[in-house]
Amino acid sequence: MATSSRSVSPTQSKANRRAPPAIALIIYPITLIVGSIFSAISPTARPPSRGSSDPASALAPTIAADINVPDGHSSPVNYFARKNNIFNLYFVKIGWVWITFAFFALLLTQPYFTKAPSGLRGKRSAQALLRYSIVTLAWFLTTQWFFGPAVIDRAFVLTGGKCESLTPLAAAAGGGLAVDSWEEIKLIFTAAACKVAGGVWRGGHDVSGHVFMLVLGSAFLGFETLGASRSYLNVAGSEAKAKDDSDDDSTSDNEDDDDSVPIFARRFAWGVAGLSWWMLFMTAIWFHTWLEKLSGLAISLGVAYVTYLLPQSLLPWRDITGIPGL
Ligand SMILES: CCCCCCCCCCCCCCCC(=O)SCCNC(=O)CCNC(=O)[C@H](O)C(C)(C)COP(=O)(O)O
Ligand SMILES: Nc1ncnc2c1ncn2[C@@H]1O[C@H](COP(=O)(O)O)[C@@H](OP(=O)(O)O)[C@H]1O
Repeated sequence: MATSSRSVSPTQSKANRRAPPAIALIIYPITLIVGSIFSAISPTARPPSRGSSDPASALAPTIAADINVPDGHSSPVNYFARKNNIFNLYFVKIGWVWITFAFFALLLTQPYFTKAPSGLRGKRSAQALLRYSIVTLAWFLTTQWFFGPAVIDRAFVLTGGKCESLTPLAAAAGGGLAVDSWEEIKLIFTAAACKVAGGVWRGGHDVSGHVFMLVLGSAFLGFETLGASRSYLNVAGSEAKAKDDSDDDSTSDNEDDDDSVPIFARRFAWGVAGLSWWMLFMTAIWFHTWLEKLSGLAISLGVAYVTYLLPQSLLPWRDITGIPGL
C-alpha cells in the first residue's frame, strides 16, 4: 500500500533522490528574466507616453513606475496589463484563499495522507500542515502584517517611500486613523491605507507582493502536489502489480471511479499553480522594475528553501517538517 516509513541513516541519499527537485525552482528566475526582456524590447510593452524624465526609467522599461498610480492614470494596451483584469481581481488579489483551498483539497483526498498506515497518517498530515503554516506565516508577515505594516510596506518606507498627493486631514479621514502628525502618518501607512485615502505610494523600493506571493504559492503547491503524486504513483503501481503481474499496461494514473476525487484534487492544485505561474509572467512583463521583481523573488525563494530544500540536508529540521512524498 503506502510507502513505508524510512529510517534516516541508511536511506538518506535515496530519500534525497525522491525529494522534490530543487532545480524546478529555476523556472521562476527564467520566467522573470524572459518577461522583463520582453517588456524591454516589445513596442506594446513600452507605452509611447512614457516620459524620459522619469527617474525610474532606466530600471523600469515598462509601466512599472506607474505601478501604484490609481487606475485610470494610464491606459494599458494589453488586457493583462490592467490592474482590474479579472484574473488579478478574483485570483491573485485573493490568492492565498485559492492556495489554501488547493492545499486542503490535497490533504483531504490524496492516498499519501488518507491511505497511509495508521501511525503515519497523523504524522504526514501534521507535517504537511506545518509546511502550510510556515509558508502562510511568511506570506502573512511579508504582505499583510508584521507587528504593524507588512514587511514590504516597511521596506518601502525604510528606502524613502511615502504616501504622496494627500493632505494630512484627508489621510486621517480616509484611512480612519487618529494620528498626531504628518510624520506619524507616513510611518504607519500601508500601501493599502494609502490607496484607500486616495494617495499615491511612491518613492521607495516597492518589493513586488505579486511576485512574492505567486512564486511562493505556486512553489508550495508544486512541491506538495508532486510529493503526493509520486507517492500515489508508487501506491498505484504496487497495487496494480499485486493484482495482476501479467497486466503490463496498468498505468499509474488510471482514472477509475475510486481515483476520480484525488485526481481532480491534484489537477485543481496544478491548475492553481499553473495560473499563478501565468500571472507571474504577466507581472514580469507589465509591472515593476527589475529590482522590485528580484527582491520579491529572493524572499519567496528563501522561504521555499527553508521549507523544502533545507530538510534534505538538515536531518533535525527534516524530522520536524518532513518532505512531501517521503
Ligand atoms: C509554526 C507556526 C504556526 C503559525 C500559524 C501561521 C498562521 C498565520 C496566519 C494567518 C492567517 C491565515 C489565513 C489563511 C486563510 C486565507 O487565505 S485568508 C486570506 C485571504 N487573503 C488573500 O488571499 C490576499 C492575497 N493577496 C495579497 O496577499 C496581496 O493582494 C498581494 C498579492 C501580495 C498584492 O499586494 P497588493 O498590495 O494588493 O498589490
Ligand atoms: N499580473 C498582474 N495583473 C494585474 N495587476 C498587477 C499584476 N501584477 C501586479 N499588478 C498590480 O500592480 C500593483 C503592485 O503590485 P505588487 O503586488 O506586485 O506590488 C498592484 O496594484 P494595486 O495595488 O493598485 O491593485 C497590483 O494589482
